[in-house]
Amino acid sequence: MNSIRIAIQGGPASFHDAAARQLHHDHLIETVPCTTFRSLSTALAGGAVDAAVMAIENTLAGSLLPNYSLLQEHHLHVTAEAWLPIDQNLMALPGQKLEDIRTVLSHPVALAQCSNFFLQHPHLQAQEAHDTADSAKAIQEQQLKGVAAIAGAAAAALYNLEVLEANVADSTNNFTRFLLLQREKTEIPATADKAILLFRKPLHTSTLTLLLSLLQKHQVEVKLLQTLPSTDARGFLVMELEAADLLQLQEAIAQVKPLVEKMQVLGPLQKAALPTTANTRQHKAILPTA
Ligand SMILES: O=C(O)C(=O)C[C@]1(C(=O)O)C=C[C@@H](O)C=C1
Repeated sequence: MNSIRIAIQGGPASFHDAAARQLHHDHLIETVPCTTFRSLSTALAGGAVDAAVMAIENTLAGSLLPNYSLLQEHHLHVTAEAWLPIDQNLMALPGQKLEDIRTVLSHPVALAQCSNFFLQHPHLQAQEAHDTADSAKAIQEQQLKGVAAIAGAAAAALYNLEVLEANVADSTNNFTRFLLLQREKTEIPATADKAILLFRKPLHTSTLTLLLSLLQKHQVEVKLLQTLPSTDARGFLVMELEAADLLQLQEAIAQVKPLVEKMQVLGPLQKAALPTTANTRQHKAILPTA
């Protein structure tokens, strides 16, 4: 059986790697590392991979708004989503102590999840890197002393680093939502109950009020409404909608579509539930086979 090639942001043992394995648990997959969300999007749009997995929201760091713009720009389709527990650990070469460490490498979203840890340890200097796991890899490959990485336990195991401090995120309620992306539209699952809408900001706020009231009339919940980063003064809005079922969702979208310009509908897809239990355990990432 041929494996599915999935672009991820980061390398083996990154959280994207674990998310790709969770979203595609019934298939043989090969993850294709990318160093930025843009390169991940162009890899999928250009046909270099079969699918891609992209982080879109973290409970501690918030929405990754520029990623919605990448979906819009590259006309990508969202076919599934998953919430993953995120365990952040401080790791370094064996034998290193916390007081030996000066620099801490990690992905900016991971560093944002650990702001209290940096406040409590002012001698540590955070340094942004393109990935949590590749930060761990760099420490091992270059035998970096005085340098630690913040990454999942899977990265410590893969790169033989010692965890100096586990659970360094601001809360153990740390979860990231990942989207599964495809180049082409796929069949809508009968269980779909969620959609992501992107559309031009209406000229008049009354249009937005009308749109919201129509959604309420159809008992469709607005889970997110945000302005996307833009150089255009008017710009675009992103809206995430959830309904009881597909029919209710599609009827509501059909009603609001004529009210706005340039609407793109991502999905419909089945919403993933946010896990309710706190993330107190060590990360049980599915270790990459490569
Ligand atoms: O660096 C990684 O391991 C990633 O997969 C990136 C990423 C992100 O982009 O949000 C994924 C999940 C975590 O919330 C932190 C970082």
